[in-house]
Amino acid sequence: MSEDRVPVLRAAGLVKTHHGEGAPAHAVREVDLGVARGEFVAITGPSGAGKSTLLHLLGGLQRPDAGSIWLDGRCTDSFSEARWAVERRRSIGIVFQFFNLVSNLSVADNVELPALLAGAPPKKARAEREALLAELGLEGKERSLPGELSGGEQQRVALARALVNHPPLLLADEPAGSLDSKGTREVMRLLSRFHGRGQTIVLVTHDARLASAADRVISFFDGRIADDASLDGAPPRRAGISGVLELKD
Ligand SMILES: Nc1ncnc2c1ncn2[C@@H]1O[C@H](COP(=O)(O)OP(=O)(O)OP(=O)(O)O)[C@@H](O)[C@H]1O
Repeated sequence: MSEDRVPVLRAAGLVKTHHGEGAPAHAVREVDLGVARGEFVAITGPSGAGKSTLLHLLGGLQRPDAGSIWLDGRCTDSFSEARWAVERRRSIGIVFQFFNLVSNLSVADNVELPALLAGAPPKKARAEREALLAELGLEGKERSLPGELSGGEQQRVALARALVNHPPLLLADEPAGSLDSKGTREVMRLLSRFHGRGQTIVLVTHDARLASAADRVISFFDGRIADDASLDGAPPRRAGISGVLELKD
């Protein structure tokens, strides 16, 4: 199979049950999923449907009880925690609702850190950081601490950090969930821009309007895929970001 036809991400038979204080929560039940290179997939559904759990499984942040995940055709079944950490540095960028920036590191250091940890020479890490922060409109903020920035700015820093190693896959878990509608539009515009350049994106959101920025929308309900535009023969939907841009402040 040519490299372009190998899915960036494939999951088969994924199962995850959380055991907390109460009854077990069957968050992900027998989920199969393939994401092609360059796709922008939104996973949407009600609170508690299992969306975040699924994304955490796909990024190796949690382990499935059953099922397998392949990254670029490589089976991750035998990956150790350390190996997953390496993958998250090199092949998977992740952005979260609450940014998860290192609060006592400057913006510049937050963005450069994953590049340095992945073995990039400091000069290259710096050049990548400068290019990304410029692209994301954050020049002049390099020396700031995350706490000195607005929510929207912090999420742009988190996006720069996630993309600094040019990962083939970007996972985004409610990246606009703690932002106002201006910040939301900004994040979605940026995701659309990177997708336009070929970035593969899997976005989890409970907001159907945000999901409309993606070209494939998967509805998740009660731990299962209830609907997937690509499964019923519909051509990939390319709704653009019009739905997002219509959001009012
Ligand atoms: N660490 C955990 N321990 C126990 N139960 C959990 C844990 N994480 C999630 N759950 C439960 O698993 C189910 C799925 O949660 P999950 O966060 O994946 O859903 P979600 O669709 O992302 O919801 P939301 O949109 O509210 O973030 C819920 O019933 C939740 O309470």
